[in-house]
Amino acid sequence: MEQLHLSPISRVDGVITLPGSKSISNRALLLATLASGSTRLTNLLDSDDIRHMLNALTTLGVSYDYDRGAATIEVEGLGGRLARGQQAELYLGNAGTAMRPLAAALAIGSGQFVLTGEPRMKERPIGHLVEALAPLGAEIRYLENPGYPPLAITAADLGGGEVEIDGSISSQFLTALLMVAPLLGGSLTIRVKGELVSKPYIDITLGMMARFGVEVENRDYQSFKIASGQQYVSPGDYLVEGDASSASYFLAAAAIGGGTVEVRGVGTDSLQGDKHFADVLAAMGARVEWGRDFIRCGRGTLKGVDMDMNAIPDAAMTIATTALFAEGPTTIRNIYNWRVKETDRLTAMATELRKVGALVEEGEDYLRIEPTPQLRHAEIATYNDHRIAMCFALLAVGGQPVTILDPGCTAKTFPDFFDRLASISR
Ligand SMILES: O=C(O)C1=C[C@@H](OP(=O)(O)O)[C@@H](O)[C@H](O)C1
Ligand SMILES: C=C(OP(=O)(O)O)C(=O)O
Repeated sequence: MEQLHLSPISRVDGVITLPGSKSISNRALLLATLASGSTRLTNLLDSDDIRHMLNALTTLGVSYDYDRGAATIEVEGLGGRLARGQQAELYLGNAGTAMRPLAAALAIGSGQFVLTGEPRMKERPIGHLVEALAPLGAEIRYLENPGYPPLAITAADLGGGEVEIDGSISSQFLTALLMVAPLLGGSLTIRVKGELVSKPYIDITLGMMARFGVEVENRDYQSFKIASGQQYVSPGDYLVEGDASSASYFLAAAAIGGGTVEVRGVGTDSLQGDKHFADVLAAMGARVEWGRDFIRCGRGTLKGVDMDMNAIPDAAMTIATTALFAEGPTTIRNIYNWRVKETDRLTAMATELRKVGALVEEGEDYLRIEPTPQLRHAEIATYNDHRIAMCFALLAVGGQPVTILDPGCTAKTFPDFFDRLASISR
């Protein structure tokens, strides 16, 4: 297995222009496909998760003109439902943002489809989405284990109505349902059961649907109504914001390592909830400055925090390694769904943090990290989880050499992460 040895980095300084947001790139590709007119997306992320969405769209006959070098794509909108009367098998890797929305988009169209992915995708639940689509008349079968991909979808144009969806495991199910709602035969009311997790991702969905011309009535995230007669219309040009989750590694590097780092592409104007990662760093003692389109961070004397991080599940992993350089313990709460992401992130993070010497308590839905003055070198297993590879790189910034196993796993969302980190390392 490949490994990357990171020597201590004495200081970070500089500017990072962020790659496009994964969440926004995959939503934008689907919305541009469903809209009338063609859409030019700029700053599209180039990573595995986006490639899986693009491959699926190609298989489904969607036309686009992709200039990979320029991170720009022009998508020919269908002006309505995807894939009428086709048969196709789609391989979606481990991209939740492709699997969940495409399952919904295909279930409400017409044709026969198989949706599958890598082994971990087959362990990531999708039952709540399937259960929500069933009352509308969607026929979806589980090909291996009940509640999990691969799925066989036999689609027959669906009408609207009222559905319930369980929001307690992943917000992506609700996102999927919201995005396809305007394509149903009638209006749709969605009631959310259970506590809705990862809520800010729903704001990304609603904000982007609005940009493509569809309004959703949001009753306090407990129910949503999408009136019939609305259609997605291309906004013409759409600039994909920088990825706020990817920004977290560089902002934390500055907080830990000294110097000043500015990330460009996210700021106060951002749609992404993960921009609030910078507020957590500020609460820990880092110096943070905001602009509409940038966040700048500098070192502070860091202290541990005890916070509910349900709203920033991805960036919260960066807090877990930042906590190693703070004074006092840090507790990251309400993160049960870390267990159903790229790996069981609660167990994986606890295991790897212990390897470097931290005292860690792994709860059912929380992690408590007690830093140690005596960090030690470790080979960090990454479990095919890009975020574990990226957040453990922060050890080097804190002066502790570290070896990252399978560093190539960052390709899911950030293929050149380690080069970008090197570019600000002094
Ligand atoms: O909608 C999205 O773009 C995402 C939602 C979150 O997932 P959950 O809603 O499953 O927590 C997040 O972790 C994921 O990386 C992207
Ligand atoms: C949870 C993640 O990915 P996915 O979109 O596959 O859910 C992630 O990127 O951290």
